[in-house]
Amino acid sequence: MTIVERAREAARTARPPLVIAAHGTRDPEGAAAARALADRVREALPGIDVGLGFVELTAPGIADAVAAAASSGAGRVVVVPLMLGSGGHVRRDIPEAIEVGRTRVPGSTVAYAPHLGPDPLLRTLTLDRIRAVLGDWSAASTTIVLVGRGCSIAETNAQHVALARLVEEEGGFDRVLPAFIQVTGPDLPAALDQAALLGAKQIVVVPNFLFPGAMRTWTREQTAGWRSHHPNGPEVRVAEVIGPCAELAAVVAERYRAEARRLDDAGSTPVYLSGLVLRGRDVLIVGGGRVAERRVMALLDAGARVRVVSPTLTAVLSALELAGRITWSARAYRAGDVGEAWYVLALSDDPGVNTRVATEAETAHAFCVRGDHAGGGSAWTPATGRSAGLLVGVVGRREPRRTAAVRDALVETVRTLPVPDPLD
Ligand SMILES: C[C@@]1(CC(=O)O)c2cc3[nH]c(cc4nc(cc5[nH]c(cc(n2)[C@H]1CCC(=O)O)[C@@](C)(CC(=O)O)[C@@H]5CCC(=O)O)C(CC(=O)O)=C4CCC(=O)O)c(CCC(=O)O)c3CC(=O)O
Ligand SMILES: NC(=O)C1=CN([C@@H]2O[C@H](COP(=O)(O)OP(=O)(O)OC[C@H]3O[C@@H](n4cnc5c(N)ncnc54)[C@H](O)[C@@H]3O)[C@@H](O)[C@H]2O)C=CC1
Repeated sequence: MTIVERAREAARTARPPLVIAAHGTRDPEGAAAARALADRVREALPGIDVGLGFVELTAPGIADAVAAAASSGAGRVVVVPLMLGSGGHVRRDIPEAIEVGRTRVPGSTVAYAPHLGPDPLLRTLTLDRIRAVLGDWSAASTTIVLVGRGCSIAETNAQHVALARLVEEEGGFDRVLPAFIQVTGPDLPAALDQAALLGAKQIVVVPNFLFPGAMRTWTREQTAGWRSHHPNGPEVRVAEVIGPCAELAAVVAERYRAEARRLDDAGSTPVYLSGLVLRGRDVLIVGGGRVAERRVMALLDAGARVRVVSPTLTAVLSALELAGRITWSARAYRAGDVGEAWYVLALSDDPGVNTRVATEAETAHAFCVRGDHAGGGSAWTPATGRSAGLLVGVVGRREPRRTAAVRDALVETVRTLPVPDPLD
């Protein structure tokens, strides 16, 4: 390999650059917060080129940021939207801008991560932000008004209402009322009215926004306005926005890693779909948990002799063991367990154990599925189903839920095709 070829190869296999797609704001404090967050993400992802692009109001735009990253990163880019909800920016504006940037660098691939909102770590942060202003108030005697942006997409507003419910149950508050700054209701004054009517004495208004900007300003102004009209009403405190904290950076870094793995696999792990004849052959499963339970029946249906090595078994696996359909070694995996197995599933919840199992299987030339890290194994489990006497299998791109959904659709389609099963 020449030096140039080697450099090209290194660029191709290097981790792709990240572009953080933020909203943009006229508030200089908000723009500075987005930059501070990007710095924290750089700390969390050493060696990764981290760029920042904005939907509006702040430069550079997302298309420019994506094009720049694609030219420096050998045509592979991960975009993580710095957005809590899945409104119009996440569904439309950012994908359109990505496409504009991507087509400027022919042949490039962009992986686009989901929005941040559902991550449980962000809910923990919300509880922390509330606790920071509670002071001597107890959670049980405090009403929270959780303020979101409001959107023309009902599903996005419903996610905010669901978040309010989760914060209520997880934080043990008297109640959590959702409110919206724009587009939909209840607006913030209406939610404060509602809290007062329900007898609230202490209210914390929580702006559920990432950074300082118009949304935070409006939340503060509307709260102050409401209080001046209700001088004898409940006491009201306003919590801070999320800000460029390490936890938010960790969520962005996690989203990046998931998409980067997907890009790796989609590009470099083509698989061959085979129908293994396992009748009477030894198959080893290491780990007796949920995933092992989901996979064991298909192996037994194929007539495999299934051996499970695991300190624990789920109830279903235990019943199969009692019925003599599988054999069980009730202990941790040990070197040598692969033995004569033709096919191995490394499904423990310990990545170190799964690595050792996969390495032993590799040496023994037995194909091995790794449940925790597809790239570390030598086989993938297809999503399968039976239809019209046929076995239908789908292997995807490490998007198991999508793969399973496609399988469901195929099973249904095959069932209704005009090629009847002659045995029916
Ligand atoms: C690559 C592959 C290799 C292999 O394991 O064989 C793989 C890998 C991984 N899966 C992960 C997570 C989940 N996988 C499922 C479900 C299924 N996974 C299946 C197959 C495959 N999964 C292989 C081909 C995939 C493809 O073709 O796209 C299905 C289709 C078939 C089956 O299991 O029978 C089955 C559908 C079941 C059905 O019929 O409905 C669920 C849902 C659940 O468990 O309820 C989750 C929880 C998260 C979520 O919901 O997204 C993780 C992260 C683990 C972690 O976080 O540590 C990895 C590791 C990685 O990607 O590196
Ligand atoms: N590929 C896939 O479809 C999915 C993969 N996963 C991954 O697979 C792993 C297993 O997931 P679950 O089955 O849900 O976990 P689980 O917690 O239900 O089961 C883990 C099993 O591993 C066993 N185990 C632990 N240490 C062991 C050792 N040293 N030797 C042998 N067995 C050992 C445990 O006793 C338990 O039976 C998870 O860590 C996750 O990374 C999770 C969901 C889906």
